[in-house]
Amino acid sequence: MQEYKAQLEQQLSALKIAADQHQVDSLLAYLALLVKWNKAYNLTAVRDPAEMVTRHLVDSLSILPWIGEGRLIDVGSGPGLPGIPLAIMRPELDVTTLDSNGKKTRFQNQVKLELGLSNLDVIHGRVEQCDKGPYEQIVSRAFASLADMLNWTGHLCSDQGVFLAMKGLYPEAELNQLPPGYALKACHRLDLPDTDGERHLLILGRA
Ligand SMILES: C[S@@+](CC[C@H](N)C(=O)[O-])C[C@H]1O[C@@H](n2cnc3c(N)ncnc32)[C@H](O)[C@@H]1O
Repeated sequence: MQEYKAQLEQQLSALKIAADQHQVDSLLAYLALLVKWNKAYNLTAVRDPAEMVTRHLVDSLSILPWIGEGRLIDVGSGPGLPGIPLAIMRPELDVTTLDSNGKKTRFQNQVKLELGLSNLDVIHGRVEQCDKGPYEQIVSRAFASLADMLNWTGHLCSDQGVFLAMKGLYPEAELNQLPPGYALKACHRLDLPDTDGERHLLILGRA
């Protein structure tokens, strides 16, 4: 995957994200496993490795500036997005990824093993039934409506914890249907290199 190294470094640098050599190598090793396993297990509809760099690795890391210190869980993580790239870039942070699809969590466990990600915990199960936590940061990408996300994950969130939802277009209608007791704290437009279409990060918490 060395042929994608320059693209990855360029796009991270455009986002002002500093990655050391070990982190770049780990991101490329994750990309190689994703490409390999995707052929047999259909983990993502994105098949082209160059597109995976932009739409999966760099997109996942575009929220890095808003990731804090407390325990983090990525719900509906699929093949580990954004949780695995975040765990690679923040080795001191406890990162949990959770998905109900067994072949996706098996893939994630293989990545954990091959990359030696000791800060990553992979859970196979439905988020509504998860009794781990509390977590200070609950992250999701392409997972559910904001209302469903809050209803399904509220029990996992510490009192001062935040929900970070990665969305495409600004989800005005979803924001009008938040469950009682929750409020939007901040919204950031994510400016990704080499992509069209809008990306937003919504940060929600208890009102
Ligand atoms: C569209 S995929 C997104 C995967 C990944 N976050 C990404 O951005 O590529 C949604 C994922 O959520 C998982 N999922 C859906 N409902 C779930 C639930 N209630 N509990 C846990 N995982 C769930 C699915 O198995 C699927 O892998």
